[in-house]
Amino acid sequence: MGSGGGQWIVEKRSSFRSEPLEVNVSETGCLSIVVLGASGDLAKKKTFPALFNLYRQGFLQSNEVHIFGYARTKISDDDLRNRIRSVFLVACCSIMLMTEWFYQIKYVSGSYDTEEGFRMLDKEISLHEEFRNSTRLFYLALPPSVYPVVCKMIKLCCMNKCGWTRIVVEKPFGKDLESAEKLSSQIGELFGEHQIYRIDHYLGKEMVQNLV
Ligand SMILES: NC(=O)C1=CN([C@@H]2O[C@H](COP(=O)(O)OP(=O)(O)OC[C@H]3O[C@@H](n4cnc5c(N)ncnc54)[C@H](OP(=O)(O)O)[C@@H]3O)[C@@H](O)[C@H]2O)C=CC1
Ligand SMILES: O=C1O[C@H](COP(=O)(O)O)[C@@H](O)[C@H](O)[C@H]1O
Repeated sequence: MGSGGGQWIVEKRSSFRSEPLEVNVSETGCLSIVVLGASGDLAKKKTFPALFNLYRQGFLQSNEVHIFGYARTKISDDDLRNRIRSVFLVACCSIMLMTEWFYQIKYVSGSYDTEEGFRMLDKEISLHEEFRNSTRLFYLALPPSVYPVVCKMIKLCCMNKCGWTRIVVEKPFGKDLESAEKLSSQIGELFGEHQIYRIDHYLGKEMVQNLV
């Protein structure tokens, strides 16, 4: 989007693949949310607490949603839960609700650039999926330098066989226009635009705080 003579012009980037939107996309059934880079700061301080808040408000039912963490650090499910527990305790959540939710989180350790870990992840996700009506959301809480290889591994090893697959990336989306365009085209070779969500949780923060 660019401005010209005071008017907004909407342009389609050359790197955006034009693909028909999925038809008959099921929004019911089982959703697997995978947080890649689960050992890191963004996952601990923002992503997991945001998912918990959705759970607390009834948007993520425990029988329909499964949450997975993935990163290279070799830790157990409980280690991951303990890492993020401190943030939750500060936020004064109900201990019972928190404990219940923590048990929904599973952790898989593996590298970002080889198939082995992603095959294990796929197997772990499949164990919790119903055969029909399952959907998969991959949230990349990772530096942008690894987005392309991670997207490649997801495409190779972790695509959903019977429902949609979506990719969420946080800012920074590259470091300038050129690197952002390059990232877009690398990810765009693997996924359609309708499968990619770019998030900047910080962009509107001050404005929203002023409103509430
Ligand atoms: N922290 C925040 O509040 C926010 C962060 N961001 C952005 O999100 C991204 C992640 O941030 P954050 O979680 O703070 O960063 P971290 O450094 O904590 O990275 C997250 C995880 O990614 C893996 N990792 C780190 N560096 C590399 C690397 N060079 N190559 C491969 N894997 C790596 C590590 O996991 P392991 O080694 O276990 O695989 C790490 O635990 C960054 O781009 C950051 O700028 C955006 C908004 C807010
Ligand atoms: O995106 C960002 O988020 C972190 C965390 O922000 P918070 O105010 O919501 O805790 C911030 O430290 C960083 O500067 C910003 O780029």
